[in-house]
Amino acid sequence: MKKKRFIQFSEVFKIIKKNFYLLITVALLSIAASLINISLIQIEKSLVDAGVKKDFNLFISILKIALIVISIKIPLEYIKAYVHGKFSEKSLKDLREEISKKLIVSEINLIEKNTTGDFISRLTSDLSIINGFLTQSLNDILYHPVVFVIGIVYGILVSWQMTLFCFAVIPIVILAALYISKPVEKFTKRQQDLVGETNTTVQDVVTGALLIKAFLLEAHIFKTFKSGLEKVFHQGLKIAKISAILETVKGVIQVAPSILLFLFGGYMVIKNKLTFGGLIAFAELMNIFLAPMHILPNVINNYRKTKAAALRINEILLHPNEMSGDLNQSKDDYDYAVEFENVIFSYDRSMKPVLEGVSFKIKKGEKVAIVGPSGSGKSTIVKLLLGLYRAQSGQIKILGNSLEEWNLKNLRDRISVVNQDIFLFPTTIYENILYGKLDAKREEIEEACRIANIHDFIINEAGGYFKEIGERGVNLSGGQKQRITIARAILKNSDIFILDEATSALDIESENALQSEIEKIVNGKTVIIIAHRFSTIKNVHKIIVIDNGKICEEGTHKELIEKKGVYYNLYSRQFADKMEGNLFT
Ligand SMILES: Nc1ncnc2c1ncn2[C@@H]1O[C@H](COP(=O)(O)OP(=O)(O)OP(=O)(O)O)[C@@H](O)[C@H]1O
Repeated sequence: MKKKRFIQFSEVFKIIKKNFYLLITVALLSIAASLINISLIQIEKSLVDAGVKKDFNLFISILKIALIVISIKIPLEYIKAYVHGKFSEKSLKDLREEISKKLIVSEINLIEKNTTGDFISRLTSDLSIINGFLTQSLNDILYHPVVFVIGIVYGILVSWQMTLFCFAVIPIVILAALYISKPVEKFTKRQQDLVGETNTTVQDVVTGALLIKAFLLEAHIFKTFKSGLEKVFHQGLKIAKISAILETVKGVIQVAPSILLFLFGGYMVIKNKLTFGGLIAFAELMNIFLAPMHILPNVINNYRKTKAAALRINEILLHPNEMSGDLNQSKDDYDYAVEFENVIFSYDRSMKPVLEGVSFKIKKGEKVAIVGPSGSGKSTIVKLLLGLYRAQSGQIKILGNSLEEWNLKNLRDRISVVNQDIFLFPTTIYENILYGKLDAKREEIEEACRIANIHDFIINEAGGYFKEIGERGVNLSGGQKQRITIARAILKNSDIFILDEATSALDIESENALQSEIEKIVNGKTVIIIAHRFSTIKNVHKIIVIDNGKICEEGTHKELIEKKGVYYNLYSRQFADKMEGNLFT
C-alpha cells in the first residue's frame, strides 16, 4: 500500500525535488516571517497596555520599534513570495520539459494508445492542479505550522489559561474537515477523466471538421460533446456540494470561538489575570490558531486533487523508453538490407498476432513492393523495421545487424520514410523539408523539391519557400503535401527508402513521372514500396504478397502472374474491372 502510494508521486516528486533548495529558502523565510508577525502582536499588546496606562513616552518608543519591525517585514514578505513563485514556476517548467521529453523518447504506443485530448487535459488541467498545490498549499504548509508553534509559546508566556481555552475547540474542527473532504479525491479523478474525454471530442471537431460536415455529423458530434459536458457539470456539482458543506462548517468555526474568547477573556481581565492588551493579543492569536483549521481542509482537498493529477502525469512519466542498442555501423560486405525471419508480432499480446511468422529478405539495392489487402500488416512491417515496436519472436536484421543491436538513432538515419499519414509541421515549407537534413543548404532543398516536382509550385503559387503553411498544411492539396514529404525524404537520402503509400494522393500520370524521378536518385539504394496501385509496383525486382499477417507469395510480377496464385487473381480482377484504381478493395 505504502509502495503504491509512493509510485503515485515518485516521478513527479523526483522532478520537483531538484528545486528543493528554493523551498528550503522559503521555509527559512517563513520562520523569519512568523517571528516578525508574532512580535507585531506583542507590539500591539504593549501599545494597548501603554495606552491604558496613559504612558505617552512608552507609547512612542513602542511605536518606533513597530516601524522598524514593519520595515523589515515588507521586503521579507516580498522576497519570500518571489522565491516561492520561482520554485513553483521552475518546478512546473521542469515537469513540462520532462513530459515533452518523455513523449519523444518513450515507446510509440504511449502516443498511439492515448488520444490527443487526453494528453492536452493532462498537460493543462492536471499540471494546473499540481501548480495550485505548489503555489498555494505549500505556502500554507510552510508558514502556518511555524507561526502556530511560535504562537503557542508566546500565548503560554502571556496566559496559559487563555492558550488552553483557545485549543479546546481545535480537535473537533480537524476531525470534521478530514471526514468531509474524503470523497473529493474520487470525484476529482473522475472529473479529470471526463474533461479528457470532452477534449477528445473538441479535437475530433477540429481535425475532422470536413468529414463532420460532409457526413452531416454536426448534430451527432454536438450531442456527444454536450453529453460529455453534462457529465463534467454533474461531477463538478458533486464537488461543489462537498465544498459548500466545507465552507459552511468553516463559517461556524470562524465565529463561535471569537465570541467565546471575548467571554472568557473579559472574565480574565475583570479578575486581573490578563491585561487589556493581552486580550487584544489573544484575539489576534486566536486567528493564528484557527488559520490551520480553515486552511487544513483546503490543503487536504488540494492534496487529494494533486494526488489524482500526479497519478495521471506519472502514467506518462513511467512509460518505458524505447530500447536502443549501441551499434552504429552496418556490415559493409553484407548482401542484405532487410531480413525478417519468422517474425511474430501483436500490438496487444492478448489479441491475435498482426504478423504471424513473417519471413522475407531484401537485398541491398533491390526495389521491392509489399502488397496486400487493407489491414494485412504492411505498415506494421515498416513500424517494426524502424524499431518503433519490438517483435514478440523471430529476428529482424537491418543492413546486417539485428534490430536489438542497432542504436536506434543511427538505424533511423539509414532509413528515409514517406508515410501514408502525411504530416507537415505548422511552419514554413522550407523548414518542413529541412527536417529531412537539418544542415542542408538551400540548393540541396531546392534540388530535392525539383525531383519531387514541387519547386515550381512553391516559387510560383505557394508564395515561396518561407511561406508559413498553416496547421497541418490546410492551404495545400493532398498531392502537394505529399510531394513536400517526398522532398523531405529525398533530402535525407538514406540507404533504405520506404515509400508507404507515398504517392497515393497523386494522379497516375504524376505518380509515374515522380516514380521515375525518384528512381533516378534512389538508384542503387534499397527501396521498399507499399502501394495499392498496380502501376507503381510492376517494375520492381520482387513483389511480396501479404495476407492476414502471413506472406503468401513472393516473386517478380511475371513470375507471380505465371504462378496463377493470389497475385494473379488480384491482378485479373483489376484487369477485369478495367480500371487503374485500387488493386485491393
Ligand atoms: N497502433 C496499433 N495498435 C493496435 N492495432 C493496430 C495498430 N496499428 C495497426 N493495428 C492493427 O494491425 C493490423 C495491421 O495494420 P497495418 O496498418 O499494418 O495494415 P496495412 O496492411 O498497412 O493496412 P492499410 O493498407 O490499410 O494501410 C490491423 O488490423 C490494424 O487494426
